[in-house]
Amino acid sequence: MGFSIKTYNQIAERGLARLAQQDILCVESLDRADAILLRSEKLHGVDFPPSVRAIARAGAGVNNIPVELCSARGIAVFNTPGANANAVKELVICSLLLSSRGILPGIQFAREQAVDDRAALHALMEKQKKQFAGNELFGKTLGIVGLGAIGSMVAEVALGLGMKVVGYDPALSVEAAWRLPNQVERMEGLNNLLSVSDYVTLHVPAIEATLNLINADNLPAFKPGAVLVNFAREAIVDYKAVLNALDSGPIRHYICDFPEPAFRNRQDVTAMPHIGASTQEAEENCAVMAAEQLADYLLNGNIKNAVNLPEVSMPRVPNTRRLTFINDNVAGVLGQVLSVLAEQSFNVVDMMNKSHGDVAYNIIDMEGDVPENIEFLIGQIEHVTSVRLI
Ligand SMILES: NC(=O)C1=CN([C@@H]2O[C@H](COP(=O)(O)OP(=O)(O)OC[C@H]3O[C@@H](n4cnc5c(N)ncnc54)[C@H](O)[C@@H]3O)[C@@H](O)[C@H]2O)C=CC1
Ligand SMILES: O=C(O)C(=O)COP(=O)(O)O
Repeated sequence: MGFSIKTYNQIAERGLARLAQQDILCVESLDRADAILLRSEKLHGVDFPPSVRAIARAGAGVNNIPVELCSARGIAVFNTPGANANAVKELVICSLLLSSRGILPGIQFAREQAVDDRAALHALMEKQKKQFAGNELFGKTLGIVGLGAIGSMVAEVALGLGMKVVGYDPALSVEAAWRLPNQVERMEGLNNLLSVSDYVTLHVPAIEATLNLINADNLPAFKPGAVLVNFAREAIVDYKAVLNALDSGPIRHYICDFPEPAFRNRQDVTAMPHIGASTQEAEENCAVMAAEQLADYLLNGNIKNAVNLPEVSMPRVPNTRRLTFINDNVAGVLGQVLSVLAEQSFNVVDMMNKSHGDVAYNIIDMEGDVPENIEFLIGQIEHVTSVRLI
């Protein structure tokens, strides 16, 4: 029987085509779907039927998915690291410019002048343009909080624009550190970064440690006249504290991708409708990557870019059946599974076992006629949370 996937949100056609090429169906109902492919749809509170074995987020942030619950239920959760980073980077640079020059109010002013006489209109523009003067980015300091896929790309462009770049990322991976331009100055604490930056841009995931990362306690540490840019998530910034800091200092502008009713008609807040990743290129990159990862997991049990499972890939051996299972990472589970297989006289030709935190994942390739009830037998073993015979 083929696999089926329930999709949410606008998933780029190129990604959906990858699924069709592998005979994986996109379906309307979640009831019997094997997997979910989505963007920002919130899945907290959704009752996943037992058929669901994997969820792929065509994008970076997985805070819309109950990852812990998925791990406990043996559901793999994938994302697409870096696939939309360039789109966000471009909009962040645009935001630095929007907050530095009278671009938006200047355009608005020019658009609104109902003067038909060309010479009079030109004279009016020359007379009024002083209202829309600003500052250059060159020579200013950009503080980047979170130096992952997006943060490192923003750093590179900002350096190219002649900015000084300082960064803060206590969880920086070795791989991300290698990607980072070496002119980025590492700050030891968040407040140190805030106190020296003319612009602060946030590129961290929404996790417990980053909720209200920018708040009433550290907003006074910002440089007077600084700009805060948030293309990460709304929950990372206490927006009420930001509005207070805009009213009484020290910051002068907040640019974000997450509008709030309280932002309406404020000239010192520029809020976009969560369009950081909304380019054709990013949407296609994310959809293709998510679809390929999902298909490889469903068809072969291989795992790439899962946020709750280890990276595992094993070539298929002809004339074998593949058993995969997820278990709590406690001693003895693999031994019990192998005993069950030995009792049934199955010859194991290849296997792999890897763990990721509290969860372990296993692939076992076997020769011979493996009956479907092996899934049931293995599923009975304590601490096994999910079994598939592929
Ligand atoms: N507005 C939009 O459309 C988009 C928003 N995003 C948001 O941006 C976030 C970052 O995206 P990527 O750069 O692709 O992710 P990434 O995983 O490559 O980088 C995140 C970085 O944040 C760091 N980090 C974690 N906790 C931290 C803390 N407490 N303080 C400082 N740094 C910390 C990590 O070590 C990592 O280097 C996503 O999680 C998502 O929420 C991502 C893409 C599009
Ligand atoms: O990738 C992310 O984390 C994003 O926020 C992009 O969201 P979207 O796919 O545009 O709904």
